Amino acid sequence: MLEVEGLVKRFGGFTAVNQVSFKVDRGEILGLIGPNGSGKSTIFNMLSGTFQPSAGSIKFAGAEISGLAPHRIINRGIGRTFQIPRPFHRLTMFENVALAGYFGQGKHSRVKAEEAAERALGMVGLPTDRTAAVDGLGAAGLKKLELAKALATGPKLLLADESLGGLDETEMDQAADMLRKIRDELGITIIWVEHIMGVLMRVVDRVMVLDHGEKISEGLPSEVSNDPRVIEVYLGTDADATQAAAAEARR
Ligand SMILES: Nc1ncnc2c1ncn2[C@@H]1O[C@H](COP(=O)(O)OP(=O)(O)OP(=O)(O)O)[C@@H](O)[C@H]1O
Repeated sequence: MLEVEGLVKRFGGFTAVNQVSFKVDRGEILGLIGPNGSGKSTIFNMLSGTFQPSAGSIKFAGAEISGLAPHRIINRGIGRTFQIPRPFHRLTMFENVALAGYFGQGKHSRVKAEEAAERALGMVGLPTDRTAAVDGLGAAGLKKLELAKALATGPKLLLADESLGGLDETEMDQAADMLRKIRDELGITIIWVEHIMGVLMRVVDRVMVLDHGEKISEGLPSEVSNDPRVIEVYLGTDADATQAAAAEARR
């Protein structure tokens, strides 16, 4: 579904992403992990059209999309969430999601956008009535709203920049289960950036690890969490708990 080849992003003389290649199969959940500043968001920004790659190719459903504008990429079926939700507070929840559907689906049909909003809000477990306000939503609710906005754009591939920090353990588990449900019930392929390894390893099919803009490891959760280089640059003292989560997921 997605084929990335030799992706590079330079900011002036600094190379944030260096010759990264990877593939994502239809229906897969790929975890994208690595230390702060390793290039995860920069890759998301290139996949979603926010940044133009300095070099490399991004093929989605067989077509080159590298360098296309963000709205064209959304219309082709790549949706994304942002780490920090920024909804329009003067609009209701329903209006926020319908607006995303209206522009994201590219058909500009109010009826279709409203239908998409209702489905997306229902999917993430938020009220589907048209009057519920955004204010009053806690951290977990705002993340659900962010997800509903992305779903309303009708993605085939979802780039989930989740950052579950700030949620309690039950909320984290629910958010992770939600991604799996989105894949299982809607058939949406997912790339998930997340720092909380115990939750991520339980849900993803495969993991790719970045360090200083380069891919240093890729494989099953059980393989990656036992990779000495990944333990050295990223997992550190979390290695044991991460390996346990990966082993549990395997069972
Ligand atoms: N617009 C920009 N201009 C200059 N440098 C940038 C820009 N965006 C990102 N960078 C740099 O590129 C590197 C990769 O950043 P990026 O945000 O992709 O890392 P990340 O892995 O997503 O980190 P985090 O886990 O903290 O979100 C960092 O050194 C960052 O400072």
